[in-house]
Formats: sequence, C-alpha cells, structure tokens
Amino acid sequence: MTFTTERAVELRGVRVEADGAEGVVTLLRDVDLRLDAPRVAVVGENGSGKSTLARAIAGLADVVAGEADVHGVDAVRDVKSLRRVVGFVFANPAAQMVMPTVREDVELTVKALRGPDGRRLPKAEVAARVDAALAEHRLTELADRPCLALSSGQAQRLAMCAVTAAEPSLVIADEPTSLLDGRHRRIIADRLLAADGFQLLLVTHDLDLARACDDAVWVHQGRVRATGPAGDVVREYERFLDEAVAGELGGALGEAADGPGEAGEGSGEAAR
Ligand SMILES: Nc1ncnc2c1ncn2[C@@H]1O[C@H](COP(=O)(O)OP(=O)(O)OP(=O)(O)O)[C@@H](O)[C@H]1O
Repeated sequence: MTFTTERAVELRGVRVEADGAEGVVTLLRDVDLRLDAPRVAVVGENGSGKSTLARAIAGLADVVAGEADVHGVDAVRDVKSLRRVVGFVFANPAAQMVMPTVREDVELTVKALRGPDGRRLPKAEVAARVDAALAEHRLTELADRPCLALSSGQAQRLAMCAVTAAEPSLVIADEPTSLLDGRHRRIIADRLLAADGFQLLLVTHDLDLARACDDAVWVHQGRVRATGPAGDVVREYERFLDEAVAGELGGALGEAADGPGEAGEGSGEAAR
C-alpha cells in the first residue's frame, strides 16, 4: 500500500484549550491547514504548540472550536474511529509499552486487527505477521526480551514496530529521535522517511530531518506561522531563529553595558 494524496489531514479554524493551574488556557488558535504530502514535518520553538497540534490531529487534545478531518474521519467528534487510522509514536517509547516482552507487545496490536471479513485474524496469521514485523524492525533477536530491558534505540524501534503493525494510514511521531545517539537517530529517521504505507507527520527540532520531509508546518506562539515545501518553511524558520538569537545576544551585550534591564519578549511560547 502506498500513501496517496486522497487521504489528507484538514483543519479549519481549530482552537485547542486546556485546563491550566490558573484556569483555561488556549494552546492553539485559528489553525487552518491541509496536509496532503506523504511526509510533513512540524517545526517551531519549545512551547510553541507542535505537540498540541499533533495531539489534536490524533484526537488527544481538547479541540473546542473548528473542524478536523483526518483521512476521512471527523477527529473532533469521532475519536473512536480515529484510533483505526492514526498511530502515535511518542518521544519516550517506554510510555507506550504495555506488555512484558517485545513479542507480546507487537502481538497485542496484531491480535486486534481484523481480516477483510471483519473477523479476527487466525492464530497462524497473527504469528506470521508478528514475525514479519519484528524482522522488519530488526527485533527478531530481541523478541523474548522484557520491554523494560531494552536500550532507548531498541525501545524506539519497538514503539515504531508496534504502531505500524496496526496498519495506520497516518503515523504521527513526536520527537521520535530525541533520546537517540547519532547513529540510531539516523537509522530511525531513515526508516520513518522511507516508509510509504502511511502518511507521516513528524514533530522535530532536527532541522535536517525536517528538510528531508516533503512539506513542513511552522508553529509559533500557538498559531501556524508558515506552511509549504519543507525546504522553504525550514529556511524561513531558520532565518527567524538567526534574527531572534542575534537580537538576544545584542540585548545581552547592551544590558551588560547598560546594567540590568527588563527581560524582552523573545519567546516562541504559545500565547495565553
Ligand atoms: N494540559 C496543559 N495545560 C496547560 N498548558 C499546557 C498543557 N499542555 C501544554 N501546555 C502548554 O502549551 C504550550 C504548548 O505546548 P506543546 O507541548 O504543544 O509545545 P511544543 O511546541 O511541543 O514544545 P516542545 O518543543 O518544548 O516539546 C506550552 O506552553 C505548554 O506548557
């Protein structure tokens, strides 16, 4: 199965709120997006709203206004159906391991799949699919190892294996390489970018990885600041970062000369 642009993510006027310690806070506002490229990166500063956007698309955030169509599913009102369509890979893979061993963890997902007749898969087919999924993610040798005994790189491979075994049409990966060393980062990134059975939405601070996607979305202060071809959006974001850093360094040098002053705004955090 190859991802086709007929299956897209479309958000119109989306607003996300959360209950903060001091009352309701708005995390995302006025989001209008159509994502139909096979691989879409989401970039932006810490606290800008990237994970919130990813979570809203996955039905994991409180969308209080607007419409969200995710591969034909109403992601605001039909979160249950969304689970068949979306797979979510978290930055910390330990958060999504539920079974004691590697094989059992993947098996749990495959057992939940239905055949074309709507019935559960026969035992032999479950076993064959689990073996194939483990082999694809180079986990065969680790099949009987306790999940808790995996290294970060192995755990991230297991998370991807278990998520993709559910055959989602959209995989959302939120900083999937942030815990990994350089070599494993490249292995996981290459595997994600090479996959063509699903659309990929990749939240990342790794701008090389973002550039390797087809399209990108730049989130800034709880709004979408730019969207389009990944190279263009990342270039625009980098220019903004360069200017912001130059401004802060200039400010710091000025402060050093003038003595202490008030802190400037200079933050990409979501507006309250
Ligand atoms: N449940 C919540 N209640 C209150 N504030 C929240 C909640 N969830 C997120 N936030 C705030 O919303 C803002 C956006 O958070 P989000 O996690 O989406 O940012 P991000 O761009 O993914 O950041 P990072 O790059 O640091 O992971 C942050 O200021 C965060 O503290």
